[in-house]
Amino acid sequence: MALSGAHKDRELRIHESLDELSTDLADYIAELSEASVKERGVFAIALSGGSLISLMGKLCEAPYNKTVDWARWYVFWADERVVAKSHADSNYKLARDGLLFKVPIVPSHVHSINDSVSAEEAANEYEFVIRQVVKSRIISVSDTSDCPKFDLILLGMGSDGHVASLFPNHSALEETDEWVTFITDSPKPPPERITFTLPVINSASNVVVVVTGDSKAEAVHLALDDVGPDCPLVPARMVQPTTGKLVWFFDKPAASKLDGSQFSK
Ligand SMILES: O=C1O[C@H](COP(=O)(O)O)[C@@H](O)[C@H](O)[C@H]1O
Repeated sequence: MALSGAHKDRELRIHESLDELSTDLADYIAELSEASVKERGVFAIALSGGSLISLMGKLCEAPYNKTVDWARWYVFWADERVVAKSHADSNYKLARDGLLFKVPIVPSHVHSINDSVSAEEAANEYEFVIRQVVKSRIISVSDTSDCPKFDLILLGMGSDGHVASLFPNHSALEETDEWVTFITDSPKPPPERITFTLPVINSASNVVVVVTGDSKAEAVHLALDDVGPDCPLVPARMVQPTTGKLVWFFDKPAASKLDGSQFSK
């Protein structure tokens, strides 16, 4: 790893290459899975879409494909595009083709949205599904709110600073009553999406944000550095787990505009 630093309840890991990042990410997810299975017997993980899935690809290779206890994984999505599961824009399809089909995850443990209803219905149904899984204790409950406490929520970040499908200046950022909400006006296509709300993201035991590429460097700076109140508030800055651990994984271009004073070699 090129640089790492812990600052303000978060850890930042900056990697020399995408290959190094992918290995570190696979190691970290495997460690969290092992710890959670040891403690609770299960691992409740929420995925995102985008570049994250290919960066998780090493989990499908040795040693992880054999050492991870895949049968104990319960898989959810932090956000999903309201399109058919066979559509190229589907986050489910991306994860299915890039990860879930390549490892022995139990199909009934994979909880994707209903793709044949409206965005609003899909969000309501998905929240209902999560509530049932919480009742069965496969997902824990937060100690500080009524929210589900996922063992791990994995997020990417767009160059506008969006995480999951929480976009800058969107009213969905203020949603505190629902666990899952919907939008029909996403600035990034496709327009109809469902997304975990901030209280759910911030109730997780672990949140990982994975960001690569220089097009995201400015948003990384706005999300993490001590910028003034006149700077735009990017959604990624609002990812602040209440008691859970937050780790950011970067390649060097994505971290190139970060204030370097918080790192050590
Ligand atoms: O639209 C989305 O974008 C973000 C970021 O994607 P990336 O390809 O720039 O990494 C992703 O995390 C989110 O799940 C997805 O729906």
